Amino acid sequence: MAIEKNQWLEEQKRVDHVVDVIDEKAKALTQSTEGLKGDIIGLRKNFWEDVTVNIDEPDDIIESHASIKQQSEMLAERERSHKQYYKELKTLERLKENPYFGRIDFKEESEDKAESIYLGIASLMDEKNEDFLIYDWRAPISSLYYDFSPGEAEYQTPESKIKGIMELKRQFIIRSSQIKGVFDTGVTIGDELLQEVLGHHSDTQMKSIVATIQKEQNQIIRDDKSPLLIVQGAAGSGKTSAALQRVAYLLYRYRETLTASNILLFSPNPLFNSYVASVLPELGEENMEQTTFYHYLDSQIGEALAVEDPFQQIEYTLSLDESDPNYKVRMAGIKLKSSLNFKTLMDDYLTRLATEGMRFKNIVFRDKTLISAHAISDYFYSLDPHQSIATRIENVQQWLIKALRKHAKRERTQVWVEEEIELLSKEAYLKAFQELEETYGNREDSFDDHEREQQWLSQYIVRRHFKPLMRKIKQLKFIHLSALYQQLFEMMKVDTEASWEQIAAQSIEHIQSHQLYFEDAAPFVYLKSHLIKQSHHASIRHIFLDEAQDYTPFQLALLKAAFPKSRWTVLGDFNQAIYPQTTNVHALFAEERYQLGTTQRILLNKSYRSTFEITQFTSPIVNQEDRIEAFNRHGEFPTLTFGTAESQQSLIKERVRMIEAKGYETIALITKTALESDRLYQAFKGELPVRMMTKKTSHFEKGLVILPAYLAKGIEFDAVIVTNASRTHYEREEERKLFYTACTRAMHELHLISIGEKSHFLDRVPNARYHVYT
Ligand SMILES: Nc1ncnc2c1ncn2[C@@H]1O[C@H](COP(=O)(O)OP(=O)(O)OP(=O)(O)O)[C@@H](O)[C@H]1O
Repeated sequence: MAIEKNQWLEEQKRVDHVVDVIDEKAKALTQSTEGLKGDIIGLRKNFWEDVTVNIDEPDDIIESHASIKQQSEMLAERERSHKQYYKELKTLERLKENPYFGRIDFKEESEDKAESIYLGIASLMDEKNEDFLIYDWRAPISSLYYDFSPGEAEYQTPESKIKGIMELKRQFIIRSSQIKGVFDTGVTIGDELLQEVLGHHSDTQMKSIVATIQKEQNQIIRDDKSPLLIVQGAAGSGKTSAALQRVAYLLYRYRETLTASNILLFSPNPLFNSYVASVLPELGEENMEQTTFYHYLDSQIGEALAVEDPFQQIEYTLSLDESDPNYKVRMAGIKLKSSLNFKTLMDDYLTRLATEGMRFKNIVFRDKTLISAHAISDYFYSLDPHQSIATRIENVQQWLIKALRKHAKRERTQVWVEEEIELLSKEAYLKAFQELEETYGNREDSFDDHEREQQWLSQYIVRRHFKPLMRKIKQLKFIHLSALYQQLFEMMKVDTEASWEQIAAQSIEHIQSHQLYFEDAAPFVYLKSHLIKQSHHASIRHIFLDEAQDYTPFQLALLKAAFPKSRWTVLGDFNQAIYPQTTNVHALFAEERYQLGTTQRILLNKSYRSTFEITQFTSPIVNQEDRIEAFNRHGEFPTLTFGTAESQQSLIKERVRMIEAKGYETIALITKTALESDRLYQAFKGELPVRMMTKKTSHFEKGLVILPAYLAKGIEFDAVIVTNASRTHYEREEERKLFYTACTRAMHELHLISIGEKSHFLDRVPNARYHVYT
C-alpha cells in the first residue's frame, strides 16, 4: 500500500538526517584513517632505525629481540586498526547509498509507546552514540520484520522472549540517498517489493536478499541451535540465497568467536563459486571458504592417481549406449560404490588389514632395495595389534627414519660418493661448506686436514641424496595406497546386482593405469583416512553443503568423518538430482545419512526465480504440481517448437534474435551433454556471439552462452532455450531431473526446441500452459 505524500516527505527528511550523520562519521573516520596511514608508512620506513639491534652479548640479543617484537606488534596493531577503519568506511559508503530498507513500529508489552526500528545492512548510532538510527538486519529485534505482519508479534533475544504489538511495517526502496518507493505492508514481506526485485534482469552475480527475506527463509538464516539443518527446497526457492544470508548472520551473531575462515561451502562447480562471490561483500562480510567436492577429493588423493572429475562421470553415464557390457558394469559399480554397503565392505577390509594384507613400497636407493616392502610389512605386524593401523604406521615411520639414517651412514664409504666428491664444482663445494657451517657452526679448522674434509663432504653428499627419500617417508609415501585400494577388489566380495567379479576387474584395470573413477575417489580417501591420522580440519566449524542431493551416502559419510566438529547446513532438491546414483526426498532428509544428532528440517515450496507461467510449466515435469507454489509474477508462456535435425539451428537462431530484441541480457542454450554443446557451438560460432561454458569456466559473463544442463546447476538466466527436448534425446527416467534442472534455470522466458516428437517428460504438462509452434 502506497503511503501519503506528507509521510513520504517525513521519511525523506529522516533519510537526509541519517545521511548527514553518515557523512559526519565518514569524515571523522577518514581523518583517523589518514593519520593511521601516515603512522604505518612511518613505522615501516623507519622500522630498523627505531629498533635497537645489538648481538654482541647474550643479554643484548634478548634485548634486541624484545625491541623488534615491540616494534612489529605496534605495526601490526596499527595495520589491524587501519583495516577495521577501512571496513567501517566501506559500510558507511554502502549505507549512504541505501541506508535502510524497512521500518517497523513495535510497542513492547511493558512500554506505552512504540519505537520505530529502521533496518539496514549494518547498524548506525546517532551523533551521540546513544540511539540506533539503523538496526543491523541480523539484530534480534530485526527478526520481527521478517517473521510477522502488523499485530501481535514477538522476538527472541539471547536472554528472553520479548512480546508486543507491531503497529506498522513499512518498506523502502532507496537509491543514492533518495526514496524511490515506500509501501506499508500487510501479510508477507511485500509482494510489491519482491515483484520489483524479481522482475529485474538476471545478473552474472547473485544478489543479497536482505530486504525481502521470507519468513520460512528466515528460519534457515537464524537457526543457531541445530547441529544439522536440512533444507529441501524447490528449484528457485532461495536455498542458496538463504544459505549465504545465513553465513552473514552467523558471522554477526558469533562475531567474537567466528570468522569467515571457519565456514566452508561445498559448491557444485567452480563457476558457482564466482557466481555467489559478491553476496557477502555486499553485506560487508568476508567470503567464507569455498571448494567443490571434487577439488577436496583430488587434494586428498594427491598426484599418484589421476582422478576423473564428476562431469566426466556424468558425460559417460549420459552419452553411452546401454548395450555396451562395460557400461552396465560401470553403472552397477557406481551404484555399489555410492552405497553404505560399500562402506561396510571397506570397514571389513580395514579390520582384515589390521592382521594381514598391508601393502608397502620398497625403499629403494640408487636401484638398490634398502628396506623391502616385505620387511616393512613384517615390522608392521610385529607391532602391538591393539594399536590402530594409523598408530602402527606412525611407529613404522619412526623405525624407517632410524633405519634409513643407518643406511646413509654406511653409504658414505661407497665409491660413488668418492667419485661425486671429485666431480664437485667450486660452487657446490662452497655450498657444502656453507651448509656444514650452518649445521655445525663456524669451525675454522674444519677443512684443515684432507681426511676430515672428505668425511664432511661424503656426509654432505649422502645427505643430499637421501633427502628426497626421507621426505617421502615423512609424508608416509611408503604406504602403497593404490595397491591397497586395488587389493580391496581382490580380497573382498559383496553381493551386487551385477557380477562383483566384473566390477572388480574393471576397477582394477583402471587403477593399474594410474587412474581413479570418480566413484572410487571417496572410497579411496576413506581408506586413506583410516591409515593416516588426519588433522580433521579442526578450524572448520560450519559446513554448508549446497546441491546435497548430488552426494552419495558414501560421500556424505566421508565428509561427516572428515569434519566431525562442524555444524551442518545441507541444502538440496531431490528433483534436481543429476547423478545416476541419485537420491529421493526420504534419503535426502534421512537423519541416519548424516548421523549428526538433532536435526531441523525445513521445506521451501515457493519458487521465486521463474515467472508463474514457467513454474506452472516445469512442476508437472517432476510431478510436483501440488507441492511447488509459483510466485505471482507473470510473463510469457513457455514455447515448444517442433523442427528437424536440419532446421534445429535456424530455429534456435530465430529464438535467440527474438529474445535479444526484448532486451534480455543473459541467454542460455542448454544442452544435455558437453558433446552436444560443443557441436552446436562449432555450428554457431561464426554466426552468433555465443560463448561456450565448460567445466573449466570459472567466470560467468553476460550475453549468449551455451552449456550442458549439469553445469547450469545453481545459476539462472533471463531466458533459456532447451536445444533439443525431443523424445529420443530425453528419454530415460534418470534424465528427467536433468531436464527439469535445465528448464528451471529460466527467470523470464523458456523456449524448447524438439527434433521430432517431444520428450515424454512433457506429457504431464497441460497443453494450455505453453505455445506450440510447428
Ligand atoms: N526472499 C527473496 N527475495 C528476493 N529474491 C529472492 C528471494 N528468495 C529467492 N530469491 C531469488 O530467487 C532466485 C533463486 O534463488 P536461489 O538461487 O537461492 O534458489 P535455489 O533454491 O538455490 O535454486 P536452485 O536449487 O534452482 O538452484 C534468485 O534470483 C534469488 O535472488
